[in-house]
Amino acid sequence: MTTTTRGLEGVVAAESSISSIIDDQLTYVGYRIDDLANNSSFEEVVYLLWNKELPNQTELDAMKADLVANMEVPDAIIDHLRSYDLTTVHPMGALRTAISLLGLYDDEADVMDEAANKRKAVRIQAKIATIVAAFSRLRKGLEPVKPQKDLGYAENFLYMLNNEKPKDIEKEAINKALVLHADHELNASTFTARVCVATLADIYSGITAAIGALKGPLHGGANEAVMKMLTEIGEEENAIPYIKKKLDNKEKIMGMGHRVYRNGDPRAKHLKEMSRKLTKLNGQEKWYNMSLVIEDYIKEHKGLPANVDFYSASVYDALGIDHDLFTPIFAISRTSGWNAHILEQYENNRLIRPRAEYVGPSTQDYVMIEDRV
Ligand SMILES: CC(=O)SCCNC(=O)CCNC(=O)[C@H](O)C(C)(C)COP(=O)(O)OP(=O)(O)OC[C@H]1O[C@@H](n2cnc3c(N)ncnc32)[C@H](O)[C@@H]1OP(=O)(O)O
Ligand SMILES: O=C([O-])CC(=O)C(=O)O
Repeated sequence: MTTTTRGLEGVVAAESSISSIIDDQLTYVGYRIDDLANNSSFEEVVYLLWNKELPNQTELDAMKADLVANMEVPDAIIDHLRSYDLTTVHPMGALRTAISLLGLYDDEADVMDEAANKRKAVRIQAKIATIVAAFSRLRKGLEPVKPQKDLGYAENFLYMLNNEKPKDIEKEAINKALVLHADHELNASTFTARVCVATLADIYSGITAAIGALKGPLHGGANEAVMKMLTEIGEEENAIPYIKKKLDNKEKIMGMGHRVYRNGDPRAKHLKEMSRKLTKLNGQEKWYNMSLVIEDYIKEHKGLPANVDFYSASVYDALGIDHDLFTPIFAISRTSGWNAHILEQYENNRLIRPRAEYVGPSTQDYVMIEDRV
C-alpha cells in the first residue's frame, strides 16, 4: 500500500478541461478569471463551462431564454418549504432537501443520456435561484415572487428576493459574485459531486451531495462565518485583539487561507473592490475597513491570504442579504460548475474508489458475547 496523503493534498484525482489553477492563476476553459469577472454575464459563464467555448450572441440569448423559461418551480416545492419551521431551519439544509425533492418532480430524473442530462442541468440551474429566494421570502411571511422573463439570471435572483428590480451597481455586484464562484477545479463540493455521479447516480443526487459538502465552514460555509466574525468584532478597534485571541486559542480565521493558493486567491481582489464601493454607498464602510485590518494582520502573522469567502461577506451584507443566505448564493453559482463536472464525469466515467490505509487492530479471534468481559 502506498503512503496516505491527509486530505488528499496535492493528489491529482481527475482530468478536467473546465477550470484550472496554475501558479495561483484561475481560468475557466482557459479564459482568465479577471477577464470573465470584468466582462461576462453569469449566463455566458454557464454556457462556457457546459460547452467549453464562449457563446456567440445567438447562443447566449438562447441560454438566457432557456434559463429564465425554466425558473419557476413546482408548487409542491414551495409547499414543502412552507412546511418547515422556518425560524430555525438553515437555508443550506432547506436547499439540500429542496434540490433532492425537485428530482422527484422531474420526469427525466433517471434518464441518463447526454441530452437529458443537459436539460436537467438547465432546469436545476434555473430553479435553484428561485428556491433560495422563495425560502427567504416565506420565512419573512411574504409570498414568493415569480421570475420576470425580461431580466437576466443575476438580476432575477435579486428581484425574486426583494420584489424590486436591483440598482445597476447591485446587479453588477451579484453578477460578478456569481461569475467568480462558478467553478474551481476539484474543490471539496465538486469532488463530492463527481464521486457521487461516478456510481452512475443521477444528476440530482450529485448536486444534492455537493450542496451538503459546500455547507461546511471550511468550504462554502465560510462566507457566513466571516460575517458572524465581523459582527462579533463590532468595531474596527476591536479587530486585532479579537483576532490575536483566536490565533492564541489555535482557532481558524474564517475567509483566510486556501489549500491550493499560496500567494492569494485571484477572485478576492474583485470582491474586495466591490466591498469597498458598496459599503461606501450604504454607509457601512466599517465592515470593509475592519476586513482590511484583519487581512493585513493575518498576512503578516500567519502568511495567509484572504480567500473568495472573505470579502464576499461584506459585499452580500451591503446588498442587504441575510447572512445565512450567503452560502446558498455560493451554491446558486457553483451549481454551474457542479453541473459541468457531472457532465464531464459521465462523458468518460470510471468509479471513484480510493483505498484507506488500515491502522486498526490486527486480525483478532471473535469472542462470543457471553465470554466478553
Ligand atoms: C471557497 C472555499 O472553500 S475557500 C476556503 C474557505 N474556508 C475558510 O475560509 C476557513 C478557514 N481556512 C481554513 O480552514 C484553511 O485555510 C483551509 C481549510 C481553507 C485550507 O487549509 P489546509 O490546506 O487544509 O490547511 P490546514 O487546515 O491543514 O492548515 C495548515 C496550517 O495553517 C493554519 N491555518 C490555515 N488556515 C488558517 C486560518 N484561516 N486561520 C488560522 N490558521 C490557519 C492551520 O492552523 C495550520 O497550522 P499548523 O500547521 O500550525 O497546525
Ligand atoms: O478550491 C477550493 O478548495 C475551495 C475554493 O476556493 C472554491 O471551491 O471556490
